[in-house]
Amino acid sequence: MDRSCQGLDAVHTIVSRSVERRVISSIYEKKGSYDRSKKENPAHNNTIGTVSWHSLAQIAEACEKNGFFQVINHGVPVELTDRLKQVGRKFFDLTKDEKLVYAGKPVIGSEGYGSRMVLDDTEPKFWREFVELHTLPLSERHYNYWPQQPAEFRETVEKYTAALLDLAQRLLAVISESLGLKPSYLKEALGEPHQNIVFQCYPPCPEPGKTLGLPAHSDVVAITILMQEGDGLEVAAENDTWELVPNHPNAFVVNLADQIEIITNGRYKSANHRAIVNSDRTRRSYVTFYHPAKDQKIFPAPELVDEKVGPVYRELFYIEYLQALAAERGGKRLVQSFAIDNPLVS
Ligand SMILES: O=C(O)CCC(=O)C(=O)O
Ligand SMILES: [Fe+2]
Repeated sequence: MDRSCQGLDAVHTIVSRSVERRVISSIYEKKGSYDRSKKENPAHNNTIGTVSWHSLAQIAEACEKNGFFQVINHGVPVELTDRLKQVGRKFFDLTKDEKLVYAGKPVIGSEGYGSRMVLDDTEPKFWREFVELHTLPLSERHYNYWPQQPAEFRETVEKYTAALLDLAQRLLAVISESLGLKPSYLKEALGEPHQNIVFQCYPPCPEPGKTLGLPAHSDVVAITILMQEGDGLEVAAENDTWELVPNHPNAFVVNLADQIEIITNGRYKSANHRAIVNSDRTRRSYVTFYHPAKDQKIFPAPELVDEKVGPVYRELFYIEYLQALAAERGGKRLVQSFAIDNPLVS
């Protein structure tokens, strides 16, 4: 494979659905992993459009390495992504009092506006303002937290998150295929989609070395799609180092989260990542999370459980995971609390 297309530098080209439809490949019938030696095969059709074998191999490789990759030609119109950035910017530009009208409660799963700026020795470190909104299921849209300024905020967020739901499901289909599973596998395994969006705003910081925009974490959800304005997202790399995720205009950063790590029995990763800050400019990011339903049972796909090694994670209801998140983490990755004590896995 072309080395320049690996890891975080890769902008994997997933062409839009307008591309001419081609014959559906028989890959779905085949169990086991996606056969990388077939990367010269003709492109085939699936729900994200036409994805070449080569792109599927790239996606599999990125997902096995750290679960981060970027997509371009994703089919979400640039007018819509620009409008979302614009309403986000206009909201954060309001006065503190105007923003505090939408303030949420400081608990996990809360919604609304919040801000935390830590420059002293307090942990965890934060240097950010944010607005968090639940968008799916519809019954969890609490419009009292949705900014009414700017006036076009609500309509824009509704359109954007609908487009991102569609993109997330197309990505889930491609990721399923990259595992040799039927395209609907991950979507079905996650059940009724739950979605939220977080507008993150990291103002310039006088002492950027002393804090972080957002401390290191892996996302607890299934899949996260992030649009960033400016560099600042870093992903954990080897030897306790951090690798900057390059900011590509019009690309989405996709990162696999803990529930996909469990369903793939640890084959695809949910990597730790964090946001750093800088002293001279405001950075914003727009993060859309796709969760399973709270009562959804999550378990390793039988097709991906090695007969000899067995399952790496135990079965759980997503609500248990959220409850564990609310409790003490004890320094290890949360997903490890759901690992099976399996002597065959290092
Ligand atoms: O702002 C960023 O680049 C990171 C955001 C993030 O990781 C999150 O919201 O979970
Ligand atoms: Fe995150």
